[in-house]
Amino acid sequence: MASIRNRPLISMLRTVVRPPATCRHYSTEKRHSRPVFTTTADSLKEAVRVGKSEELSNRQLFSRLQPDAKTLDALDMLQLGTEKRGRFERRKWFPVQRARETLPEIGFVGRSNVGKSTLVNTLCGSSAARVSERPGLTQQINFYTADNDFHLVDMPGYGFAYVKEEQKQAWVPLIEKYVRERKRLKRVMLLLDARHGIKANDQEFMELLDRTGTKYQVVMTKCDLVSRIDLAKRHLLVAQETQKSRNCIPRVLMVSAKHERGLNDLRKEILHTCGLGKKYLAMHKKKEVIAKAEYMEQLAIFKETSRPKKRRQ
Ligand SMILES: Nc1nc2c(ncn2[C@@H]2O[C@H](COP(=O)(O)OP(=O)(O)OP(=O)(O)O)[C@@H](O)[C@H]2O)c(=O)[nH]1
Ligand SMILES: [Mg+2]
Repeated sequence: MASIRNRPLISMLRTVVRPPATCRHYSTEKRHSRPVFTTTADSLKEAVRVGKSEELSNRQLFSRLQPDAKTLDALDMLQLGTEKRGRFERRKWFPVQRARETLPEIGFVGRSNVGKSTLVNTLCGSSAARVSERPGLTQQINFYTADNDFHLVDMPGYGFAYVKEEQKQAWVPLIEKYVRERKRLKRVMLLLDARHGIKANDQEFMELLDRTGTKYQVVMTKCDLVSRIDLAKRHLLVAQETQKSRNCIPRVLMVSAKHERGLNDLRKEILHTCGLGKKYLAMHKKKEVIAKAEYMEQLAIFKETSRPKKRRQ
């Protein structure tokens, strides 16, 4: 069942879980259709407070949204958004090590191509998980042992993918079975593309997580591809759309795996969830203080360089 591949710098556990022969096939019909989530359009109308008679498209409503100053400050601190930011350096957030069978697990799910494998790689400072521009590359449940203390679990995505329909159909029950039955699964990180927010299949998956009583947290990925202001608006909407869910952790995280931004918050959440908060926070406190000082320094440089130049008379 489990095979260990030796790579020059890391050793990695890659366990493949196959769908059971008798598994149910995924149906798009709404099961137990208790409406838990508001739609994006509803949330937008609620947030923008437009009159009932006004007919506006989602895009128009989105442009009218007013993000709060706190989120914008947080984005400045994290240096997220398409605006030019300082240099970024590669860090090893969790070294990937020898595997142990009894470790807690953190699952990464989301639509195909949302950046699950990239995020696992970035957190582990490795290139163990295969990444592609084409949706549908990850087709099995892969376990990566981080720091010898917990597993990061990379899963196939749902939604559009360049694979055969039958093959894609088998992934959802596979993920569903894993989420439903796995005792060591401590939390699911539900990844959303910051450019698109919550789509219909994300909502279906959230309903499944609610039904199975699985705790999950939303992480917005690819935050380097959206402007700071749109990111703050998207964050507001996603937080609003998920607040009615019983099992969703209210804090919506924002990351860029490409530019290694926002990963510290994600790392902290993962460690606390696995009950490793104290041990690691003591170890990484010094690193964090240094990282914060670096951020502040880079932010000051960014503000200095992005100040509008005075026109010559
Ligand atoms: N700009 C940017 N691109 C990213 C980021 N994270 C991932 N990508 C790109 O998104 C594409 C998909 O990444 P994957 O990690 O393979 O996505 P996945 O969710 O694992 O996809 P499947 O395995 O098909 O479900 C790749 O081309 C990545 O380089 C990010 O933070 N910023
Ligand atoms: Mg993948």
